[in-house]
Amino acid sequence: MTAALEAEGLGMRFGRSWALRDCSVSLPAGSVVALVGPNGAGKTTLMHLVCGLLRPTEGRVRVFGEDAAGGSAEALAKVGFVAQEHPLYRGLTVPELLRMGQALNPGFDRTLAELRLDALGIPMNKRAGALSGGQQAQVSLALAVAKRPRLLVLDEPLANLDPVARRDFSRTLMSAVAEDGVTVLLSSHVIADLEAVCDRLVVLDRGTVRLDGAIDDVLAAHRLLSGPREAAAEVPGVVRAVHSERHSDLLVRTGLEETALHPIWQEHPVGLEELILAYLERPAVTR
Ligand SMILES: Nc1ncnc2c1ncn2[C@@H]1O[C@H](COP(=O)(O)OP(=O)(O)OP(=O)(O)O)[C@@H](O)[C@H]1O
Repeated sequence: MTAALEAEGLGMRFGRSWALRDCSVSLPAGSVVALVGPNGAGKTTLMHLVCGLLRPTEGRVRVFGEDAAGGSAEALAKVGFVAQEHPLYRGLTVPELLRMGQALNPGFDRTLAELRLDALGIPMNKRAGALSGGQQAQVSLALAVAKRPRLLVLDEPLANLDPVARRDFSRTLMSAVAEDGVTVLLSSHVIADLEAVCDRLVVLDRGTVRLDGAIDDVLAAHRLLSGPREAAAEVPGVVRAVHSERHSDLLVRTGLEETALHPIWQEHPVGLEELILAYLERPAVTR
């Protein structure tokens, strides 16, 4: 089956620095993918490459089989993008924005957008610049979804939204996923928000992919081990180690059969936030 998004050896260099290097990921159609990483990790760069806003320095990226480089019409038609800070033409009212969306995108479903925005109580007569941050985010999402894209790329759409607006935005997103079967690539720094809606994870750090997979599989493949420090060096697959004088807490990448080799270690399942932080932290920590 064609992947929704396929990057092969993808790299982007600005001047002498690589914002993204050797990035290879394949995202199945229908997945909702969390793109996570610290500031400057390369998330926006990857998203801009996917949307054709940047041309890669090396490698390639395809959206449902179409080369996204340089924003080919075929690839662009398949992608909906909500940029960071969800920019809108501030002087236009919501109906004017919808008319513009319809004029620019063949197949734009204006009725769908109107119904969604009406259900959310968005004031249609106001100019976009006079709407609250949460309302602007909803309008941006409605415009992107009404294009009926096969891949929706959302760059930190929940930033600066209050908890109710975040929940409403996530609900609108999930109904688009359920009704339209759209594939979503979503970045955020708030893991709890991502955990509620995503089934797949890509962790980027300093321009490289640290972790990529279905969230359930990734969690099942990791364990927290707690035990004596003198035995810590023998444990394979350690992602993060926290040592005190006699004791070590280890986060390990391992199968169940391997952890059974270490009966002296107490095993606990790992949560998503802890797992991601472990991959983003530098190696062993001593307290
Ligand atoms: N147009 C550009 N010119 C030069 N350097 C850039 C440009 N865009 C991004 N970079 C650099 O590329 C790196 C990755 O930036 P990017 O915006 O992709 O990170 P990010 O993961 O989205 O960060 P954040 O979480 O802060 O939004 C950073 O070092 C950034 O300074």
